[in-house]
Amino acid sequence: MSLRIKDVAFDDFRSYEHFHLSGIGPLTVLVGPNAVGKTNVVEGIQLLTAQTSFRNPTGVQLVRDGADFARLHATAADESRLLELGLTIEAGKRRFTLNGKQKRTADLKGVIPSVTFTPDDLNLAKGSGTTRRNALDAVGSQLSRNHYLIRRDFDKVLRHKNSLLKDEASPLLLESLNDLMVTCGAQLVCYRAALFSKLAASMASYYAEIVGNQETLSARYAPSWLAEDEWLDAGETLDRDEARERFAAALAASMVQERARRRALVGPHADRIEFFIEGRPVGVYGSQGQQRSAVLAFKLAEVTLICDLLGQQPVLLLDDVMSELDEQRRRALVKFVSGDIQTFITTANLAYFDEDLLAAARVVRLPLERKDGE
Ligand SMILES: Nc1ncnc2c1ncn2[C@@H]1O[C@H](COP(=O)(O)OP(=O)(O)OP(=O)(O)O)[C@@H](O)[C@H]1O
Repeated sequence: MSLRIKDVAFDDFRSYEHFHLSGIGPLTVLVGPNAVGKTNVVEGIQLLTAQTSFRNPTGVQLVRDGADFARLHATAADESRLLELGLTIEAGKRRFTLNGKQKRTADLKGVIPSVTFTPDDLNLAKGSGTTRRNALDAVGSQLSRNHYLIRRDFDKVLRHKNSLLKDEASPLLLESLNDLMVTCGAQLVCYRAALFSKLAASMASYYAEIVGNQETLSARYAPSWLAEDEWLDAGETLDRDEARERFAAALAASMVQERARRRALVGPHADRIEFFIEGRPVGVYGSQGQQRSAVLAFKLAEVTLICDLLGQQPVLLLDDVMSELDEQRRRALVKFVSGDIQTFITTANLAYFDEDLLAAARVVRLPLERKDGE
């Protein structure tokens, strides 16, 4: 059985001086008016589980105005284990603990993963490639600490290279940085390709289910060294030596152009990820409904992949998404939520939920009255 969150508590986090919810079950619906702090709860749980927040806040933003530090805490348990997750945010720094012992972010990856779905995620379909690359790496980071570490290292090397290009550094210096870029970049691309092949297959099958097999979705990935119209084949993974060779060759070939444009053009930061419906890119050609279905399929695939690869179910955090989905997509999501995945849903309006779902849920009204939490 997977670890499940039993209890969460925040002190001086965002709008909360104190927040405590105990006796948490499989499905919790947090309902309340705008700006009451629903998203703050989702964000707190995401920080404790995925060690990141979809809002990309600074440490200062996370600490309640006027307070010196914020403390977040969750208890999770299964039949045999009891885990205490902690996070202190002070002077812009985040310090995580597990069972009272300080831990590095990388060491917590995958302990209790989570999948967050917010209205901003609609950008996965219609936004730039950066959004999709980041989403893929976020999944990979929860599945593997190596994926997390290599992405972090690559970002550092990329920042360094861009600053050298800006300062018109010598070709010799750039070449030595390119070697570093190849070492971590090729590994990152290999991780991505392996992960993507699984995610894409699952996403396609969820998409078919959501739209009643009316049309097909294919998700495609291309490392930056491939030409504009080239993609990896479905299910194709990459051999690390070949990736290194091709990446190094592409870097050498683009050196003149990179120096002229004074920024790094080739590398995992320029990989392409695209979703196609009936062969046409959903971001450009898809209707709003098709884009929403594609994003929903991505999220459901993400949950399934985490279950399959980690053997631990993620916590599902749905922030105000019911109002964004029409009846058909809501039904697909509710069907999924009604399974075994521990889920938190926020909403300003319970009318978006059908009675069966509400009957199975614990409905928590915000602001909390003392009896809700204690
Ligand atoms: N560091 C902070 N200190 C104090 N208050 C904060 C801090 N950060 C955010 N807030 C407050 O939290 C509130 C927003 O909370 P949240 O985003 O959780 O609302 P919500 O219930 O999800 O609202 P909506 O339904 O409109 O999305 C705002 O009033 C905001 O000013």
